[in-house]
Amino acid sequence: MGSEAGAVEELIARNGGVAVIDGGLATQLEALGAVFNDPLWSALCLIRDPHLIKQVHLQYLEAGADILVTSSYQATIPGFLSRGMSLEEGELLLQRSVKLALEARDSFWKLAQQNEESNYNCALVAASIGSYGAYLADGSEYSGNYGPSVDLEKLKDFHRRRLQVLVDAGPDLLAFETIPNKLEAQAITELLDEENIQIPSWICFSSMDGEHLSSGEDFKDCLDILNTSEKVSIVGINCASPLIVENLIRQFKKLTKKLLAVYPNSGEVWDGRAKKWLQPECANEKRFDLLAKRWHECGASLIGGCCRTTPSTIRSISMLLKNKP
Ligand SMILES: C[S+](C)CC[C@H](N)C(=O)O
Ligand SMILES: N[C@@H](CCS)C(=O)O
Ligand SMILES: [Zn+2]
Repeated sequence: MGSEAGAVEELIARNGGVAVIDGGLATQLEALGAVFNDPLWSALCLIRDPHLIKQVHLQYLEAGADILVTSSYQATIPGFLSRGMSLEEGELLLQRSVKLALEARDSFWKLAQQNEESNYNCALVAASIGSYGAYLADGSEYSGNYGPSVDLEKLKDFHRRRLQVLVDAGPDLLAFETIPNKLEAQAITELLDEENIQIPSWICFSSMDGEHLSSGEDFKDCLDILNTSEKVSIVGINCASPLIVENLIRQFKKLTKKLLAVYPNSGEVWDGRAKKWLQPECANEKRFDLLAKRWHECGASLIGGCCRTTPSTIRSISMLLKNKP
């Protein structure tokens, strides 16, 4: 049996053709005072400040997000083990990432239902699964350069246990994020089958040039693989510049019939060595929401923001695309 995107499709239909994804999680955690100049990046918060994660989820819900992405992007078992944690402790942290989002969703929805004038939807929770490059913490989720020792089996082994733990924690869907190369897309696609995953997944890619994956490979070859999988319901782009997204949507529309998700960053560029964002190109919130409208018109049905976007970005997208708060 395939992993049908029923709940996602219902949400999109109810909203007149769009679902709003939340914005940068790490970005907003930093805005609330978290500091993570660290190989675990935002996953540090799962250990140190889980209450902040819940607070950020609530802020995005209040801003109008229909889909929350969990705090597990750079939370990996090898990453936690390298900090001296046990396997059990690492798995508990992964479970915690889903639990925090589910709790925020449930409490927000309970209140929203009590307010007759509220226009909110019951949000879905997507468990974030960052690329192998995110775990490497060297910026390679924007290059796809994993080196010669990384093959298909190594990538499957890397993703397997986290995938199992996150699925068991009960999210509504899985969000593979910032995938930079075809090999990793293939590893994920095969793994979803091997593990017989029964919830829908999205696989979103990074791109630097608006034509190719970050690795320089063609999207056609990559989407040919994803199109064979019933487990992959949604494909798209995340954490790329908003200026290149429209072109990518047009390309994807020719290459796949799957639902399209786009949630670009602000246009700033990540310096993996210095661990900071450089050169704002398009930090204008108004511009981002107008671009989002174009993305919707071009065929994207799940739209949100990634790094350096904030609840205010999501509020403006939500208002413009859904014509309600
Ligand atoms: C989405 S990037 C900004 C996350 C951080 C990166 N994987 C690093 O650790 O450098
Ligand atoms: N879900 C992650 C994506 C980083 S590219 C975040 O928003 O922090
Ligand atoms: Zn990002």
